[in-house]
Amino acid sequence: MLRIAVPNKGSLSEPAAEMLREAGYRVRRDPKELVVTDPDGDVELFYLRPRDIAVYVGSGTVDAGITGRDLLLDSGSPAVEVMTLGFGASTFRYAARAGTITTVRQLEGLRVATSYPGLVEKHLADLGVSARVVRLDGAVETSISLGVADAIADVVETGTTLRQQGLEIFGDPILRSEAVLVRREDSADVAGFAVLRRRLTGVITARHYVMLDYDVPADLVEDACRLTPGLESPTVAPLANGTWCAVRAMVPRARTNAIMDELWDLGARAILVTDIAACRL
Ligand SMILES: Nc1ncnc2c1ncn2[C@@H]1O[C@H](COP(=O)(O)OP(=O)(O)OP(=O)(O)O)[C@@H](O)[C@H]1O
Ligand SMILES: O=P(O)(O)OC[C@H]1O[C@H](OP(=O)(O)OP(=O)(O)O)[C@H](O)[C@@H]1O
Ligand SMILES: [Mg+2]
Repeated sequence: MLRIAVPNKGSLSEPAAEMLREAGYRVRRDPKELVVTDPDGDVELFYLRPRDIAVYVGSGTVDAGITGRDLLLDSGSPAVEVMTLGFGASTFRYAARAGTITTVRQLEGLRVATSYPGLVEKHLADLGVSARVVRLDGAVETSISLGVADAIADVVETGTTLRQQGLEIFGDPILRSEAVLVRREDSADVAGFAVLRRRLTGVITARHYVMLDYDVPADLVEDACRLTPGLESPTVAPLANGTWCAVRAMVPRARTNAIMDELWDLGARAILVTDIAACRL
């Protein structure tokens, strides 16, 4: 049975559970459940703190995990990213009181508060800046006004928390993060891992694409197929009337309406869009 570590709390936990559910796995119903066995899916889910997941995966006690890239790199654990999962996006950035510090170089000799000391120490060392990293568990933005740090390095999503504290970002982003599937660096092929990966890829594809069906006069099929090339090649079938064809192709969800307008202008009719519930490509 494949052992998978999943976030039990925080920003990643709901979307991770939703993704596993869509991938057909049995997920927990009660937030107090810490281990869930899914005999049909042949997996065991371990609900762990997102920060700890890379550690468990790296130690080999679980076979795979869902965590944030920032948490993975901060842990320094021998686990590697296998695929991105399309949620939990954030940037990791330096910030300070508006107008005080404007470059990373200026951190020399100063104090930087963060919940990600591994990431920050490495970043500063790579730039040859020697600053004192103050490790805090959370609410890092308050550390400057409380006098324990001169700058912070933290997750920024909308920037609201920074603004509320009168802080401003400076320097380039340290990292762009999102939720990732991880496994141990040197792990041999574990039974079931390829299935997990295929299922998650199926969920991502089903979310990103819709199925488009339409009818088009036979002499316009080539032009229509240029608008909807599908992932490999669209399915084209003759209609019973002999002069029109039915075309079926996957199109990116975000472009659905633009493509429908273009098809309509070309002369296509009966244009239908359907959600893809699941897929293996
Ligand atoms: N707005 C956000 N705040 C915090 N983390 C976020 C946010 N958006 C995405 N993430 C990602 O979630 C992961 C952090 O997980 P963590 O469990 O610490 O989340 P959290 O929302 O901060 O939870 P907690 O309630 O424990 O503070 C990181 O990979 C981080 O990049
Ligand atoms: O840019 P924003 O959209 O404001 O989001 C980023 C904030 O959210 C997180 O804090 P969280 O709520 O997890 O609290 P914590 O600091 O206690 O972890 C993160 O640490 C930032 O403080
Ligand atoms: Mg947090």
